[in-house]
Amino acid sequence: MKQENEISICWLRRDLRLNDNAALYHALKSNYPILVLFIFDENILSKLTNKADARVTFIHQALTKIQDELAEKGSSLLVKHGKPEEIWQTILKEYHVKAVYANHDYEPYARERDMVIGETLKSHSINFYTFKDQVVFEKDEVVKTDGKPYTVFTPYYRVWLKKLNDFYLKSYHATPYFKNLLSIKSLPFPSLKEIGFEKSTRHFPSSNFEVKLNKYDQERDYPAADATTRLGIHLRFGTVSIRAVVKEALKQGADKWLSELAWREFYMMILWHFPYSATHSFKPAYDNIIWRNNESEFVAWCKGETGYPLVDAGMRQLNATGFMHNRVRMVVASFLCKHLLIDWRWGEAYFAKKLLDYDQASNIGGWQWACGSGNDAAPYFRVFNPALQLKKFDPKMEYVYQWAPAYKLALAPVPIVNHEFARDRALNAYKKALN
Ligand SMILES: Cc1cc2nc3c(=O)[nH]c(=O)nc-3n(C[C@H](O)[C@H](O)[C@H](O)COP(=O)(O)OP(=O)(O)OC[C@H]3O[C@@H](n4cnc5c(N)ncnc54)[C@H](O)[C@@H]3O)c2cc1C
Repeated sequence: MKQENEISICWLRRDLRLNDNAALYHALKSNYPILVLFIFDENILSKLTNKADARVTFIHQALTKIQDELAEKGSSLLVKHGKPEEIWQTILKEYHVKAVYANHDYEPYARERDMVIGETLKSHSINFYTFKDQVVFEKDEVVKTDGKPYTVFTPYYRVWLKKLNDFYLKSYHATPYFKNLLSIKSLPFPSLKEIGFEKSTRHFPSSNFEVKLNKYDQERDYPAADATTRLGIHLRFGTVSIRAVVKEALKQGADKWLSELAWREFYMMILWHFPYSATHSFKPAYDNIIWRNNESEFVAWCKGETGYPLVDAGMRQLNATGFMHNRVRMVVASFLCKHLLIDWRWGEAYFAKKLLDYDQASNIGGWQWACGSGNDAAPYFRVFNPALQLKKFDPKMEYVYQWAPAYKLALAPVPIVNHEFARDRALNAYKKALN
């Protein structure tokens, strides 16, 4: 029999919104009052060295908004800080929990975490219901006819597109069910300071992506044009719904942009099926490359002091804003792996520290693509020429002058390495490893 104080919990993670949220929708339609939970995960936070990390501020702001929305509905967000295993033990003592609802999270750490929490809940006879929410098609939904995962994007995308229909894009309309939220006074909401962080002064891009779509196809490759949507951080933390975003892309006929959203799902699918690729080259032979790993050259790359204008502008944009244009990401990544022969994992880790839109699957996918070690990567002998890339994609040096003004004043650093020399050196090192 249902008792007075029995509740179910909807645990938010990378889905920081009340609207069109699969887990929350299903929770609200169940039999028990719903308490919405977020845990500031110490296992993740303790690895962030910058105490003013902008992503923590972004999450805190998104949660503040959710708290306000819940308060308007007579409920509250439960915000905890600690290691999820320990937090759940406390919650299970504090509340009479009947079921837990959450959305799938595909990264290796998240899979492990959910397995452990699932076991804990099971040992208390509590059901753990999980749902697809952050992608349109997840790990096993777009696969080859023999059930194996695609490792090449083009055939994957063909099937992804063919499968796309209203059923998969239907939004989870929770409004009629908000009355099933647990009626409760506002619970304590920790400040950033209380969880060991400071407020970042970074500017966060707006989630109004719609206006950017009509010129995306023509202008997306020009870093000075500011023609991409900057939706990455919102997709990362789920402050927008992927279903709503895809519907808008279809409505505007933004085909190229739609394919970029599919790349995101492709990389998530790859990381799910090939979790070793988080730390090892997808193509194992690439782990035979003897990297030079010169530390002072790595520092010069990080600071944007390589003497290559596009590389330096990109790194400076990243350091100043937490964003770097996609075309420039490809150029700086290729430069690090090939021109400097520095292990892609060093660059991947640096991006992970700095990018507002950092996403493990896309970042690893992007880095392994540039290095050549990835599943559907640039061939190893394709070595981007940073000078030609500059000529083609920033011909008036507008992007370079914005982020690396020294080039305008002819104060540019001397190139760290000669392009032709570096190209030959890279090709030799790659050939040696792959033969
Ligand atoms: C070395 C390297 C590292 C990268 N690291 C990340 C990362 O950590 N997180 C991340 O989201 N993207 C990453 N990307 C992909 C891409 O550069 C960014 O998604 C894009 O620049 C973000 O800008 P935007 O939000 O304006 O994207 P838009 O061009 O407006 O695209 C919309 C959304 O589609 C997705 N998307 C676009 N391009 C790609 C792509 N090539 N691969 C996967 N998803 C894509 C993103 O979610 C993006 O926000 C990386 C690419 C490279 C080459």
